[in-house]
Amino acid sequence: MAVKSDSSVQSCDFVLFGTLGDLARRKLLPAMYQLDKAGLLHADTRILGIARKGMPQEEYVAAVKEALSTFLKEPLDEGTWTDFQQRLTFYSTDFTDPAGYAGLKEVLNPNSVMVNYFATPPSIYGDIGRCLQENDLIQPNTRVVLEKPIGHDLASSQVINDQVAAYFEESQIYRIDHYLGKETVQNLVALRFANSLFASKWDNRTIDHVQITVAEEVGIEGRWGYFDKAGQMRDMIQNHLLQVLCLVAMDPPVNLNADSIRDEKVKVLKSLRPINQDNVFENTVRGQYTGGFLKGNTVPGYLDEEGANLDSDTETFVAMRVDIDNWRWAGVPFYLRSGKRMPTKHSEIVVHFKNPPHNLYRDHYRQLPANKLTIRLQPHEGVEIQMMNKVPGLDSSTRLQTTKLDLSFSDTFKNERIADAYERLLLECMLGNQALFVRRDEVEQAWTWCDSIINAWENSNEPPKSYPAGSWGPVASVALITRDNRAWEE
Ligand SMILES: NC(=O)C1=CN([C@@H]2O[C@H](COP(=O)(O)OP(=O)(O)OC[C@H]3O[C@@H](n4cnc5c(N)ncnc54)[C@H](OP(=O)(O)O)[C@@H]3O)[C@@H](O)[C@H]2O)C=CC1
Ligand SMILES: O=C1O[C@H](COP(=O)(O)O)[C@@H](O)[C@H](O)[C@H]1O
Repeated sequence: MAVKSDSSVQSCDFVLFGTLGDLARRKLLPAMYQLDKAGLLHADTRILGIARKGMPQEEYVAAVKEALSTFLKEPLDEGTWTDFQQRLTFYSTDFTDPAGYAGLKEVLNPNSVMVNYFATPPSIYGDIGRCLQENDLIQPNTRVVLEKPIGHDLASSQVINDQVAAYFEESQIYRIDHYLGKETVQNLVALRFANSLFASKWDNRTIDHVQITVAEEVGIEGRWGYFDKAGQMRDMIQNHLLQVLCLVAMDPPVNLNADSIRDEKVKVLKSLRPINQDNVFENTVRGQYTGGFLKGNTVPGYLDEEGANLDSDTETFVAMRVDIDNWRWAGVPFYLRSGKRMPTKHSEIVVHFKNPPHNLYRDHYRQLPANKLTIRLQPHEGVEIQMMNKVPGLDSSTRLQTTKLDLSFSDTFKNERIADAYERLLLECMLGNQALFVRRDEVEQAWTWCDSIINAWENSNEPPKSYPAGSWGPVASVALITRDNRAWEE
């Protein structure tokens, strides 16, 4: 296996708090393994797995191997594993006990960048920071990665951010939104700013409206305790969908540096038209799934999921019309939709362009179908443009047909593997690049906007509308867009 010792790949002590937890096993350890397999870890990079439960080193190594065998989408490569296991060190302590960190310093390499990944409940982020500081483990090149959700609302996110800021500078803090690590989400920036075709046609003069759909086939996967307190608004819209919306709507950044991009995203978030109790039902629909059919199988309703409360009003679906009050987007609605137990896993952005100013074909077509740019985020990653073409033939010069330019990533980049989002994000963090991580003011601005909607829902006492599992959401979500003489992409 080739290990790059290129100066851009720094040696790193990757300290994984919560190494036996679900996120670490499912995503983080497989991502580190893939980076190793691709030769993207420095020869001296090590993984220090920390957990409350004590166990001998061999048992930990076996547990990591079991996690990789379970969660990698391909068979474990024995050569990579032989090298990867050499990087593993296990350390046990209660994360809130400073005395427990005493032996950690001896294990760390003073020449390596220290990346602390907090794969733990956010309630102990501050405790971990304090324990690291009391043990003199925070240096200028120490970094910390925080998982979402950062809080439950603006006030609680400020508490968490303040607790972490007591020990780390903003330049040391990497807040994860795994959508920013997806290949297709990054490609959005390239598509917009590396192609003059789109760069010059990206505003209210050319675009009619934008749809962003993130449909999930899964339900809540045994996570009732977490999900019922969150709901789809906090779980998906506050972070992933608003981040995607920002990348679609932002002005060109001065350059690709982290703060240049983040400055532009914050401007979009500040321009979102507030939704409150005066306009919440005009602009949003919340739903909750009942029992239904998915891919030929019956699936339970939300209230029949394992651990459920009978009377929960938590939403598992949200559709909304979002207006961006700025020069570029005045009059261009963004329709957002995200739900669990939809018919299929399917995430895409569809940009609907305006019709040409004058219809030369009006004798044959009362209205020409508009051009559409579809960016498929997952699965079947790719980009598609719908346009009108003349049907070849001598019989008529006015017979037109809707056609598609379809660029499928898997067909076009046949030999390239599409990396998991966490691989990209862990690599960027080790390289010290914050561009794909969320700055504090972004998180707080997103909460400010979402809190107003959540409060309006709570004050109305109106329950979410039901939809059968395996459908595209409540009927009211269709009404939300047809009222504007538009329709959801199906
Ligand atoms: N799982 C996922 O797919 C995702 C998770 N997240 C976020 O990532 C974080 C971790 O989630 P997840 O892995 O699912 O949670 P888990 O509960 O599976 O893992 C958390 C780990 O932290 C350990 N831990 C908690 N408190 C302490 C302590 N005081 N001392 C030592 N160890 C402690 C737990 O150990 P013990 O078992 O001994 O209590 C457990 O192993 C959460 O913030 C979650 O919201 C975000 C997106 C997706
Ligand atoms: O953060 C989360 O994301 C997943 C969806 O992620 P994807 O990469 O599979 O699209 C969602 O299921 C989960 O509830 C949420 O916490």
